[in-house]
Amino acid sequence: MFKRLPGDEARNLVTTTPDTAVVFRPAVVTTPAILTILILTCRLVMSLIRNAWRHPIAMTVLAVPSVLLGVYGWRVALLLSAPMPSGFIAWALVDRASFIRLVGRRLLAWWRLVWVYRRHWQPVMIVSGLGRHLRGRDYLPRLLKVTCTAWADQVTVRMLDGQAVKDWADRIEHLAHGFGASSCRVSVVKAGRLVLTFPRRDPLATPLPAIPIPDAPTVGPVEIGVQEDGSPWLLNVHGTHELVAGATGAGKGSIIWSTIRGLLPAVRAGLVELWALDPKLMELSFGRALFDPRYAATPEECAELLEQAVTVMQERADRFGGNQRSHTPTVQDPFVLVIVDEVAFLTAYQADRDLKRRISAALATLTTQGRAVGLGVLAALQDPRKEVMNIRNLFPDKIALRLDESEQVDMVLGDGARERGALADQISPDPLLGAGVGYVRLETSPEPVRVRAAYVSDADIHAMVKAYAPAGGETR
Ligand SMILES: Nc1ncnc2c1ncn2[C@@H]1O[C@H](COP(=O)(O)OP(=O)(O)OP(=O)(O)O)[C@@H](O)[C@H]1O
Repeated sequence: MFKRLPGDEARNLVTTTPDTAVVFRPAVVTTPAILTILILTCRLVMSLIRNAWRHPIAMTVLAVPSVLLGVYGWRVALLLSAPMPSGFIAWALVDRASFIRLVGRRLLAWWRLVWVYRRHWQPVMIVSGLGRHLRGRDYLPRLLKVTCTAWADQVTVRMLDGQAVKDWADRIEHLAHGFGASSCRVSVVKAGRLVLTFPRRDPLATPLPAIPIPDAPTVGPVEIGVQEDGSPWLLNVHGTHELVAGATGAGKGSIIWSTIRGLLPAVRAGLVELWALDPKLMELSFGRALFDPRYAATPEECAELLEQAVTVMQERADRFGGNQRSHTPTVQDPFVLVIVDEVAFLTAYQADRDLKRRISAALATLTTQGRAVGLGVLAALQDPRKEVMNIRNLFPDKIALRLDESEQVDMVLGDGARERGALADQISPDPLLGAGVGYVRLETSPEPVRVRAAYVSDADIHAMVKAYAPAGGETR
């Protein structure tokens, strides 16, 4: 496309006469007017055919009144066309949801296409470096279509030949600011084709109350909150391990407590056991009675409890070996969820070397061998650096809440997560707006999903303890 033509060699010529430029005058070929008119007419007809093919309903709505006006005059056109807008108004009043889905969002998408994306496409592409301006011509990625969901615009784009997804992922800030959005996420549809997601509003801006405790015992997936698209955020706990990373006040507690809440009926049914390690003596101690007698706070107690979990794991592995390859929770062999709040207290910040070694070894054993025999670990930590948490890669599922630094995002969610839009370092520190908001990367997709956990208040925990603690225990 950008091949150098022989005529370009003229650029390399220099004049030997001082102060005199070498000037070449291109030959001007005058196009006959009839040819220009023919070309323009062909283009008009082609665009009418293309629009009729792409938007048959919109074109019919426009064409019918025009034809009526031309053939029968304005009175008949008005009389016959009036039922249409009245029908739309009646539809909007009677069934607003279907009207918005089928008509409203399409109109909005068309408006956003024309007013926002097409209007700014050329400058944004050139300035961001995604398009090229070469010898008076623009080579731009193609804007294929815009669709609107309840909260975001999804813009389908065909990349220029030779571009990579990374070229776009590196420029999400240019794109977001260029099109007046707060952020931009890039996902691949197929070779050469991308979808850019630009939020119009933040559907996670208001805190969610605690999710009701399920009626029936379930070992998961547990409903923790909502995803950005409004669907429930379900977290797998059985058959995996989860690491929740977030700065202080990011809302790690809401994920821990929402998980516990969702598992309580299964705990009562004997299908799940919750083992709690609470070295900070803050978060889990509030509902301590729910875990009795498997609650540990001091580092010694924590090491012992973890080693007990390893013993259960090894006993099950011996029993299951050769008979079954996966675990189904039963009353005899319940699913054991080991919950660790601020795991770094037990590993990186632990002064006693022997305890540190015992705890690290037990955690590594559980996370490498526990899931097949029904033991899972849910660990929370503030600082995801490797020096602090050297076994973070042993957790298959990771959740990044608000983080202090942009480099920490990929440490938690894996390489390239931030480039693809997991801006966990830009989550608001205001608890009302940002606590419990985070990004998860599901095992099945490389695209980070933005989520918000429901807030389990002290009163909710108090009620949970009252209703579900073995001895109807009291909170501290
Ligand atoms: N999901 C949520 N929705 C709204 N607000 C929340 C949510 N989770 C927590 N908060 C608010 O943010 C505050 C801090 O939350 P939390 O203690 O869970 O954070 P944390 O990440 O555990 O912090 P730390 O590591 O310091 O213990 C809470 O007191 C609460 O007011």
